[in-house]
Amino acid sequence: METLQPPAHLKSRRQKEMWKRQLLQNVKERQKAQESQTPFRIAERSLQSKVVTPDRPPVVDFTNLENNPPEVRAKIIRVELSHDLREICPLFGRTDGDWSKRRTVAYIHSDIEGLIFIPNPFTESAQRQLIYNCLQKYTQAPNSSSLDAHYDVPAEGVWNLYTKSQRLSSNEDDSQLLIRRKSRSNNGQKITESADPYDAPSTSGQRTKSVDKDPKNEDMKSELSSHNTSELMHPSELIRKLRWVSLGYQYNWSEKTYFFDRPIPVPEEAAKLSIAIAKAVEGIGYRQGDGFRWQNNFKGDNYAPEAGIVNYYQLKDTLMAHVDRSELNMEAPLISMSLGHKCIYLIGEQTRDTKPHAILLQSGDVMAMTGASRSAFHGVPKILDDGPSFLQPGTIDENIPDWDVYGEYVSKARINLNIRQVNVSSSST
Ligand SMILES: O=C(O)CCC(=O)C(=O)O
Ligand SMILES: [Fe+2]
Repeated sequence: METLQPPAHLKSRRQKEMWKRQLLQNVKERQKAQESQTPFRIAERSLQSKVVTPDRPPVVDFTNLENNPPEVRAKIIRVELSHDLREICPLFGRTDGDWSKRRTVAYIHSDIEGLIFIPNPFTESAQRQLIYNCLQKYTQAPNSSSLDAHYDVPAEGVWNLYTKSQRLSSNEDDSQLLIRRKSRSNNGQKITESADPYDAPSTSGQRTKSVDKDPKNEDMKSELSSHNTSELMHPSELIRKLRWVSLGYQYNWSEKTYFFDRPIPVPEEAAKLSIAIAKAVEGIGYRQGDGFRWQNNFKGDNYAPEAGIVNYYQLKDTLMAHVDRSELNMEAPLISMSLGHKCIYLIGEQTRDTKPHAILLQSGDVMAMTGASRSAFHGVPKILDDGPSFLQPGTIDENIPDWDVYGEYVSKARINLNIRQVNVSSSST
């Protein structure tokens, strides 16, 4: 293709550069305007809006089927897991009387190819344990987090500093717990070797940003652009700014790839949970007549959890439409677990050009993105201010004596833990 040349009347290099920059800017603006009109973007906006507009998709509720309007209910199909999750993995919690009622329940939706929904298979204490892991264990080195690009977070992680600070009485010295903000400027020059696109300069007061790099929105961006000096931050300020942690192979947000030269195992509990889920959803599909319209034929025994992301959402946070396509293996299911507050999750198809389906996710719910849904656009346009009482501070959990500090955090937040296989065959072979 012929590249456009600056018009002949532009003589100086500066003029030519400016012309090029303007051209690029126009292209970007046109792309953005087009994107803002896609059915996916329209659905996101309608779910975020306080007023209900006719383009708002109905929210599929797989937990309480009677909550669905008849036309939605008609599309929900009950399927059977091939294994009882609590039987094959004790990390879902102990098997009790209550469990026998719904041992192998899962659902699919006739219009969402490949997506398998398992309504909360966890006990209450298993959920608390997982939340504990996501906050206390997974926020430590060697896992990187969204804070690392901007703050010198010590190896023990922001959560541990935060809980230490909570334990101090008001007259005790907390200066050892403060976290240094990285210097943003170097003789007025912006630091360029950023680890992830959270470092992008602020362009507007918008909470969300373009999906092409890191689709997770960030407050830090606008806030950071107004500061140039390094300073000390209290962990209680930073804890609510934590947006993600990378597990296993660390993710390189700016290159949209993994750091393959740094193999770090996925934490054991997260790996075991995801393998059990991959096993349980094996063979599930959408039956039609004697055959299947689609079927998940991925062998759960071959599932190799190699990377994961923990997402931490405060009430106003959103996750813009994106496809997770950095994994070399797009056949293995992506396993996703929700904890804390409810959210509305959107899932479309291979482009943003079809109207997505909205799904209500509650604490403990599990999804396996298999087949076509593995490469579908999805996102989280809305966190609901509604979480379960068994996570509230004041709950007694004999395994987590300081649950109050976890309960306080998660009673205003949602956590998502998702696990992926990255390589085509297991890296351990
Ligand atoms: O929070 C969720 O449920 C989705 C997270 C997600 O899509 C991701 O981390 O890629
Ligand atoms: Fe995703």
